[in-house]
Amino acid sequence: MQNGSPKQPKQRSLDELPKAEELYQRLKQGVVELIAAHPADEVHLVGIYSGGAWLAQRLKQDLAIKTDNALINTSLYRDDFRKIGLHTQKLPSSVPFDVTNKHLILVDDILYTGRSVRAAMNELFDIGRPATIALAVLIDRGGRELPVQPDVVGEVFTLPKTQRFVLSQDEEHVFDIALKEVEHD
Ligand SMILES: O=c1cc[nH]c(=O)[nH]1
Repeated sequence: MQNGSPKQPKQRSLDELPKAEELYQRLKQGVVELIAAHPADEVHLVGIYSGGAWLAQRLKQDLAIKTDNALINTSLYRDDFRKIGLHTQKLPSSVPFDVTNKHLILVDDILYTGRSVRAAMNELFDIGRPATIALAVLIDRGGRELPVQPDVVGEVFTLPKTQRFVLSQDEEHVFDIALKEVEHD
């Protein structure tokens, strides 16, 4: 049990930012180990739209993964979707295989409150019963509101509520991370 309200991490500056491609290499190494724990044809990557789906797509290509990826758009499954709105969410979920008895690796760019991960797992369990689900994220930024922890993480880099990471990808699928100042509730 913690006493009092948790202290907010200090404001971060642009020159402290981790390099997205270095984090991606660490994420990739961790995902290789997760995949090796199961028969390759029973493992699927599940990218959380949008940053997680980009990462999952690049992992599939770089690791020559033969099984299909799934894409989960968590907007309708999030408990706070009325607050965050639907405007940033475009593609519908797509799960082109039977998830039952499969080993799923959920991939996301930024792990924050844990609500997107919970929403993604709810959606997956609505359509079947996976054998296992692991979680691989590029950055864990702290600020958890649910008991969710990653199995693989590129880096733990805490941010205050007034800042967000924004992942982008260029035409060559190379990742970059920017910082955005936000108002928090
Ligand atoms: O910092 C954050 C937190 C959640 N999602 C993001 O894309 N960035």
